Amino acid sequence: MKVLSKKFDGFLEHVLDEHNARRKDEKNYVSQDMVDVLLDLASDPNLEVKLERHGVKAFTQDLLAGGTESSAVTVEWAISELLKKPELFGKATEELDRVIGQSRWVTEKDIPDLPYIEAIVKETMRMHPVAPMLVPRCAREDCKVAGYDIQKGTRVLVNVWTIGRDPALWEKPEEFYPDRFVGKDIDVKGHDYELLPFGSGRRMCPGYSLGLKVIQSNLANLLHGYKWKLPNDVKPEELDMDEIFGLSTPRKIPLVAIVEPRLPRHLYSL
Ligand code: HEM
Repeated sequence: MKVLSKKFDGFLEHVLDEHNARRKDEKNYVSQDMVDVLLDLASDPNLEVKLERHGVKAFTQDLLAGGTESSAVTVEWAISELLKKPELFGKATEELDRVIGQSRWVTEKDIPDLPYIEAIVKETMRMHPVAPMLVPRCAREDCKVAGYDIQKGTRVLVNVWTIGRDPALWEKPEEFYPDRFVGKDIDVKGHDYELLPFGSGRRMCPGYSLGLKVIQSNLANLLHGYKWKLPNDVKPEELDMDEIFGLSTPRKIPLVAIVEPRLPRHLYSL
């Protein structure tokens, strides 16, 4: 852990030095990214809560750690679930061909016109929340929840994994069935308590909007641009769906799949 922390710190020091050099050297400097914005704040003497260099590094590390693995893991689960139910690829590509056509890639602006892709993402987050028990809470006062007495100071975990598979809330909860969300208002923004992949309340994920866009547009492009299948000898029902619990909840065995392009060749060249 210490070795890793040192390595990461070396990288962050380099990122900050690089950004500071540009701030100093460029005549008409304008901030271009999040590190620039944080360094601008750190150099503001009037800030009520002073931001120091180590704070800028911590923020940057948080954004990298929180914003990369979570999205990648969700996309990998979505493709895994689809490979187990290959008939759903057809529904997704029908929508993509109708809305986007075959002559271009999907952009962020297209997402509101792709309700089936959105439904696949919600269904994936219902069954595979990245943080299955969110971040631990602490009861600030004695209270009663569902008839249980919770003492002030108790550490409380909200098990969103179990809520997402509760038969009292979901019909056939073990089935991956994106259509359950089509035409429904239920969202992942922390108001519908049966679906809380980003948590809820004041400590809800601050990156949820970015995270959602990254997942939706990456998944949409992976489905639009490629035909997916399992390697020859693996049947959909044999695909292992074990997960491992850690900082996030990825597949225990990384997914292996075969892809073939489904758009005109020139779209794949840089
Ligand atoms: C698929 C994408 C993501 C998922 C599923 C996800 C999920 C979560 C969850 C469940 C929490 C805990 C919320 C709670 O306990 O109520 C959290 C916290 C957090 N997330 Fe995300 N996240 C995602 C993307 C991102 C992105 C893109 C960023 C930043 C760029 C980010 C940064 C953070 C940070 C900094 C926290 C801690 C907030 C705090 O403790 O106050 N996350 N995230």
